[in-house]
Amino acid sequence: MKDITIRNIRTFITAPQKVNLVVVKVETSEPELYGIGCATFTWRCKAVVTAVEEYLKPMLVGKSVHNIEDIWQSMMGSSYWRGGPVLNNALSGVDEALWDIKGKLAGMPLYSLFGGKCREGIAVYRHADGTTMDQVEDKINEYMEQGYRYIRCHLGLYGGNAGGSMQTMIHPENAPAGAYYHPKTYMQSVVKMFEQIRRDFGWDLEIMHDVHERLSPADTLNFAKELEPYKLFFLEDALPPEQAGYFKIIREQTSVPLAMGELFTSPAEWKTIVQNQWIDFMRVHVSDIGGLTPARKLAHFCEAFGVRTAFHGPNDLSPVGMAAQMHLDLSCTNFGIQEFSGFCEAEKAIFPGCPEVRNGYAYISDRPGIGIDFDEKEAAKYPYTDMDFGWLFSRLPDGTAVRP
Ligand SMILES: O=C(O)[C@@H](O)[C@H](O)[C@H](O)CO
Ligand SMILES: [Mg+2]
Repeated sequence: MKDITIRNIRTFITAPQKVNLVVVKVETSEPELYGIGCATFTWRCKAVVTAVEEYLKPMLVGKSVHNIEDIWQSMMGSSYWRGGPVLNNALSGVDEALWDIKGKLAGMPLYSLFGGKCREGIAVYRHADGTTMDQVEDKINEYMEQGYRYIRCHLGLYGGNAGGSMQTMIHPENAPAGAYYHPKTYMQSVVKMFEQIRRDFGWDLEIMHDVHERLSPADTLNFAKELEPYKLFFLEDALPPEQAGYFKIIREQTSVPLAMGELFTSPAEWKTIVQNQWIDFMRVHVSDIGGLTPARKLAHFCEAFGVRTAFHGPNDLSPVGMAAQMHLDLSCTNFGIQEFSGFCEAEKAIFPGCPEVRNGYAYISDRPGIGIDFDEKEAAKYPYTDMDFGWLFSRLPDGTAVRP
């Protein structure tokens, strides 16, 4: 096998939807051969760029592109204190680009290298939200008309209080600004929302809801029980990662299917809940755990315990990251569902070969590797943008900060 080495590693920030995306391009000793990967940690994107350019690039230039596992392990070990979303995203950018290169060298789309298709299309779910029930139901209708059958339903923002009972939110004097919510009002409003959705849309529609780590363990348990009659496809991120041990109690007391993990960054966080079968769906953000190399291992680990995948797919994930994980969606037998947030026209121009969705199923390009390209000139039209952190400052009525 001809040795091919890493000639250069470049990073890009582009914000076609006013959300900073980070893309890594690995160029090789073969003039036309390169790979691209997703390193998007939107809220700390400049730190990721520094990690790639100042730390990974100097240690990787000149290394063979062939040994992805060894490169991944070396990158992970090279900081001694390892992991976390900044460093994992830096690894992911390089890792996915190396898989892209491997696919191009093999002349195969990655799903084929990973063992081939388990299904022809990837079922996706969409997010329907609004501040009134009419708005939520209009969105559900719109998605259903487009052929979607899985819809995550939300009244108000995360922890939103819209439409709930009249729990007055009284703050102490001098309470700081923030995204205030009232857990009880929130829970009541969601239960009422699903009651109405089942009445108006029947029982064929698959529905889910994202708690977004906003409830205490005891509240979550009550909430899950109250949602049982509405037959959710899953309840998402019911607890923050730090409280994941409490899934044992939820699992033992309710029948609601549980999805967890968009904030996970390390096997230490998922090992116990998977091997004890406390959850049903694993929904990590693939670049936040370090890319395709660890995601393949995680998916196979989950398979052994009957846990299905539901990888994170928000708009703070680049199309290359979405396409990369869709190769796993196609080739893992324990695929469950894929979150999908749509692509805007600018994204499609920057990333030629974006996955396409028809009738609620996503299809990826059959070209070798990840099958998606990156147009640097188009990307440069949408430079780094300052983003609003406001929605992350969640507070309880008395002003206490809630860490999602
Ligand atoms: O599951 C989701 O899509 C959300 O939890 C988003 O990831 C979050 O709002 C940040 O993008
Ligand atoms: Mg979520």
